Amino acid sequence: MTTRVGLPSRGRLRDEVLRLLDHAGFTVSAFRGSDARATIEGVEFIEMRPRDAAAWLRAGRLTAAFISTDIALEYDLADWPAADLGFARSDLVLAARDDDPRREAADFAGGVVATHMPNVTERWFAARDIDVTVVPMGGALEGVCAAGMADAIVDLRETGASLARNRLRVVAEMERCQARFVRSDDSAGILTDLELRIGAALDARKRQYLLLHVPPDRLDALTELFHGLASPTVMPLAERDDLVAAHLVVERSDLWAKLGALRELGATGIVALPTDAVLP
Ligand SMILES: Nc1ncnc2c1ncn2[C@@H]1O[C@H](COP(=O)(O)OP(=O)(O)OP(=O)(O)O)[C@@H](O)[C@H]1O
Ligand SMILES: O=P(O)(O)OC[C@H]1O[C@H](OP(=O)(O)OP(=O)(O)O)[C@H](O)[C@@H]1O
Repeated sequence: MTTRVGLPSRGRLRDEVLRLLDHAGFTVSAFRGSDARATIEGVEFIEMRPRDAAAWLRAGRLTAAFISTDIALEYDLADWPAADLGFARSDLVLAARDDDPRREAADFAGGVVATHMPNVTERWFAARDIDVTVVPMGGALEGVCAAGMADAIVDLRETGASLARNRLRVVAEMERCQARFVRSDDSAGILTDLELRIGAALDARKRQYLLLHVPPDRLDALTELFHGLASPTVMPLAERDDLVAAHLVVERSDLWAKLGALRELGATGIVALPTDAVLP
């Protein structure tokens, strides 16, 4: 089978997935939107809704797809080989009207729950032995509780603004979600290059390349402060024996937290550069 990868044709995942592929050196200008196909470096990318990509992946007609945790769960792909991509983070929640006296999921036994994720919802309630009627929906969920049709909804929450606007309150947090690259079990080795490049690009986002000058007797203190990829590269400075140059790769978040400590150990000439690819 041709190596085919589902790419979001629109929606929340598309822009970030294209940014990631661009970062990983793929020519994203070839992507056109819905139903378009482009073969880049031996991989055929097909642009489609993430849900459709999940369905085709399940049917064995895609090798891999850029989807999300919630969609993977809905299409029973949660156990397939996958990489979390660290963006489009949200929570799948059970929510009800904010004036509803029912506080826990079990209080909704016998009720009606509307959702875009019927399989996940059925499984979640069944695992807790709570009997509810799940109504699958395609359109907006928020109004169905106010209209008195549903007792609760299962939807994604990012900022919580949609829930608040619709006077809904979270009853239970069901799943943490984010964008995810999922591939079929039998595709090991086929997508090595794509996976390697995505991994290196994701890793690079978390790290910085740090250059600084430090007294040679403070090098131990420096390596204690940062546990980089390996020990720092140390180079002499022309006509100076009181300082050496040290180069190391550090966690981006770590760098900002430790700038003060760097100064304290006598580091000067500190320069932090973004990394483009990191392969430990
Ligand atoms: N508000 C949000 N914040 C962060 N991530 C979100 C948010 N809404 C959705 N997502 C994530 O993005 C994924 C894709 O959402 P999107 O609405 O683009 O596709 P969809 O649900 O399949 O919609 P459609 O049915 O319109 O194609 C979701 O599965 C979810 O993981
Ligand atoms: O907690 P918030 O930051 O408000 O985000 C949550 C909302 O985002 C998603 O909808 P989206 O905005 O993609 O559009 P939709 O309502 O048309 O599905 C999701 O279905 C929620 O409604």
